[in-house]
Amino acid sequence: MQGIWTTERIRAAEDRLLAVTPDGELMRRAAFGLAVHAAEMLAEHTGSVSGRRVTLLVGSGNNGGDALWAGAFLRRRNVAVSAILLKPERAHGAGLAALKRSGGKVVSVEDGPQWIRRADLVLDGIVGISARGPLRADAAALLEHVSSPVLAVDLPSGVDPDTGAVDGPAVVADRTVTFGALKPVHALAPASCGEIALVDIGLSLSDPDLRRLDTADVAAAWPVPGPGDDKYSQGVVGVAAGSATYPGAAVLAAGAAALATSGLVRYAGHAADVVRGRWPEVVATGSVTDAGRVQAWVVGPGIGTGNEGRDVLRFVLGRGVPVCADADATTIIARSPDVLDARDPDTPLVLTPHAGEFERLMGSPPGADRVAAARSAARKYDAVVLLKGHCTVVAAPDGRALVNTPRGSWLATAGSGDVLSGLVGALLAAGLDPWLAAGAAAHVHSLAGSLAADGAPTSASGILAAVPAALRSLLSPAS
Ligand SMILES: NC(=O)C1=CN([C@@H]2O[C@H](COP(=O)(O)OP(=O)(O)OC[C@H]3O[C@@H](n4cnc5c(N)ncnc54)[C@H](OP(=O)(O)O)[C@@H]3O)[C@@H](O)[C@H]2O)[C@@H](O)CC1
Ligand SMILES: Nc1ncnc2c1ncn2[C@@H]1O[C@H](COP(=O)(O)OP(=O)(O)O)[C@@H](O)[C@H]1O
Ligand SMILES: [K+]
Repeated sequence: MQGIWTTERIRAAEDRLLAVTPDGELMRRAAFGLAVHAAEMLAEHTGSVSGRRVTLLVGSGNNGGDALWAGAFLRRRNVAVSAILLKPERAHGAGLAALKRSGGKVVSVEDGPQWIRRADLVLDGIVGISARGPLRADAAALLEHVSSPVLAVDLPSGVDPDTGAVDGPAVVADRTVTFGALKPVHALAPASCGEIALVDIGLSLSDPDLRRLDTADVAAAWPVPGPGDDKYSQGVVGVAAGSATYPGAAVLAAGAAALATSGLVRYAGHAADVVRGRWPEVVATGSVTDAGRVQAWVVGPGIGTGNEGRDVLRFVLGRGVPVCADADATTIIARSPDVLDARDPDTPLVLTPHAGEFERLMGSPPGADRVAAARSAARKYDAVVLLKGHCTVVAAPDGRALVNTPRGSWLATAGSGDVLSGLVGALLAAGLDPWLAAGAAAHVHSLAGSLAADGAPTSASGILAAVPAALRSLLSPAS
């Protein structure tokens, strides 16, 4: 599991390390790593390093200091370095002196655009972890001239370090080189960061504020049947979804449950015939009341928000097994919170709202800080909340939070969420911790989405069909 720390925690860890490290040492470690990456990018994009041109955008803090020192290191490889100082009187003293000693050129903000336009690579050292609010106008104006590859120092300037929110002009980097540890921006703003590289500067951190599951975590958590298993022992999942008019949600959610784990899926609802026709292995009945025993329920996609949907939701919440409440079920909960009275407080509940459903549940949209939003919904409903979006955030009532960073945006297609809820339900039935179940399902969902799309639009059916390939790549990776 990858750890991610807020800027407040990073700053505290840096202060502890600074106190026992010779002056300037940490910045030089950071800058040396930056220079290595800058040279690598020059070689990748132009075929050479020596004689190439790098322009530094230098703000008034240590982020600018990193860029200036990196410029000095690049001079040793005969790179032509120019530095645009946004606040010359506040530029990092030692970094500026080093750049000048190395033969780097200092140019004014007024002359900046031409140096940006002729650069082979731009280093963004405008702001780092102490950035506050939107980029100031002088910095924003310089960005309009950038057309060459960009390496962001620590984080792309203009993107909020702790939420990944972009409010106004901001750097879009090809690569972001960060120091010591990942910050929330790196998980929450993948499109602004580009490729992310972590340079070790010796920071010591534990107990992350936020996490990201890596492939190995998901593979280790995913249920694999053993010799003693049968179709019941792995957890039976029940799916209460779809309607006679809208059977698609039922087909997608039940199909995802059937493909996610081995074992048995039961379906209950008005789309039983359609589900049976598409998935003969699913045991389908017309009503939740005669569905038989299950170890977890997925409820909501396409059930409608009327009285019947409410009765179905109340019924499954009262079964004493984990429930993934998705789509219409989240709307019913928002409108009639008393349905939750049917729930045994000790049985896990996973809510999977998109932004609109979140607003119904919480009375206001998620806002810029999506991690805080998911955490507060998790506390309010005493449930694991999986907040959908480009980056999916999963928060537990005890405060644990993880982010699933997507591979592109191909999942933004109708019915994609129905596939996700089937995956979550299958993992709940298998007995996974609900926070891990939601996170692992989101991981496999986005992996299946990128395999299905492979660079071109796909559909929810395509994502569903790619679930086995996604799982195969996790569980039996080619050696
Ligand atoms: N500490 C360490 O051990 C190490 C730290 N390291 C590096 O230091 C970085 C953090 O440096 P930092 O704390 O000096 O602040 P940083 O983010 O460069 O600049 C903030 C300054 O910018 C300004 N400003 C603020 N908002 C703005 C806006 N919206 N638009 C425009 N300008 C804005 C504001 O200054 P003002 O102009 O208001 O005086 C503010 O003071 C960190 O990200 C990493 O790169 C590495 O070397 C490893 C060792
Ligand atoms: N821009 C995006 N990038 C990546 N994933 C996205 C994006 N937009 C939506 N998604 C994902 O697609 C799925 C959409 O689910 P949902 O909104 O419930 O759609 P539907 O109701 O049509 O199934 C969610 O898993 C969500 O996280
Ligand atoms: K930066």
